[in-house]
Amino acid sequence: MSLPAGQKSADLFKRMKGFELLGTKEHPSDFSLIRAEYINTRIRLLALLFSVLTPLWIPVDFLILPDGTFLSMMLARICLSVSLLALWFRTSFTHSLRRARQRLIILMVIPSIFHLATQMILGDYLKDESLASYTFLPFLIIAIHCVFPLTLKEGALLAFLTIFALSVDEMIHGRFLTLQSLNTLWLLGVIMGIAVWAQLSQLHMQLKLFEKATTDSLTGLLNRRSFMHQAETELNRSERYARPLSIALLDLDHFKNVNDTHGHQAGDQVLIHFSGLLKEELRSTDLIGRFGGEEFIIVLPETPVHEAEKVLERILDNCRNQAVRYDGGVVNYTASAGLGELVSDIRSSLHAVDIALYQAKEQGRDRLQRVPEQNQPEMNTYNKL
Ligand SMILES: Nc1nc2c(ncn2[C@@H]2O[C@H](COP(=O)(O)OP(=O)(O)OP(=O)(O)O)[C@@H](O)[C@H]2O)c(=O)[nH]1
Repeated sequence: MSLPAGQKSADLFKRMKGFELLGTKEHPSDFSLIRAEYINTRIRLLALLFSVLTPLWIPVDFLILPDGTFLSMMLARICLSVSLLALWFRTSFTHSLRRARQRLIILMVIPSIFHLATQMILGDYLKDESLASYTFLPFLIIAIHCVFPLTLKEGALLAFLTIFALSVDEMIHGRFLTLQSLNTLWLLGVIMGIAVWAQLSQLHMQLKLFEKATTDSLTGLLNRRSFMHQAETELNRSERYARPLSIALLDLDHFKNVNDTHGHQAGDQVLIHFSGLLKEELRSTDLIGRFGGEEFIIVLPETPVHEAEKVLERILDNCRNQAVRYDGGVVNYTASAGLGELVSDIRSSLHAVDIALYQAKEQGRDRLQRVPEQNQPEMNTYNKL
């Protein structure tokens, strides 16, 4: 389900082309965690709401149902209410999409069983028009599907399971696929279609918001906040498995001159070009972020500094040799970089590569400066080995 950490740049969103609505394969793993939590919150709310509303109908049952039937209905309502309350109680906060999906199925199955029970309890009484409302529950269950942001696959599977559960009663009584049951199925199907549409619209909206919140609109790279969050995750992973992790800060040289000479839009093209170079040269598992105006940051998991150095030299070399064509003109540019190891504290590692970058600029720009051993913040587990 989840993608490699570095593949969460906005580049990803450009590749999507609608497939993100089909299944979760194209979803950034961070997005899936947020969606799981969102779905879970709604399950909790609905479970609590219906566990309270269901027993409130008991006085109405008392007034309109014969004694024996009333008692069975009351028992069914109490069972439904208690089951939903248990679901609410057990549905604690989750970051697992799989768990959220399981809970969603349970949320649909519990009232479907209640519906089956009520149809059996009420039996022939249901022919009485005044009890028509007791047959409406399937429509309510399906309408509830609208509140979840689901992919087409998830929505279709949930729809199938729900309609199947709701049809068990018809099957038991041999009414399945009769004209009357087909009529009901058709209506349920139409409402389900609308529900799936609502689910997809919600998912689409959430993906767009996630994209806007996590990426830089010009270059499509991770924005600073999102980058820091993912770098933290990478750092934890590297510490846990004692793996090397490199970090580099890159800055375009005399970028103000580019803007002043060729115009701001040409400057934008240079930024886009440089982002393209980074994406080309780095692995899909690397993190790339735009840190500020013409400043970029990268984290290279599983890469010791001497390996990262080769990659960065290649990037700076490409920069030097590839001109950007804009509006009939040609813009040449170079970049400088500070490189070091990402160790236990991101801020101090960042500070160290920032100083190295400053030194690269001081020494004439268009070059790479490694963080000297003595300036490197406290070693991580990998280096202690
Ligand atoms: N076109 C464009 N320019 C930007 C953007 N963000 C920041 N800038 C410009 O980047 C320039 C950065 O200038 P400085 O901080 O002086 O740095 P510099 O000219 O690159 O000089 P050195 O870093 O010392 O080599 C400023 O002129 C900003 O206006 C952007 O999104 N698009």
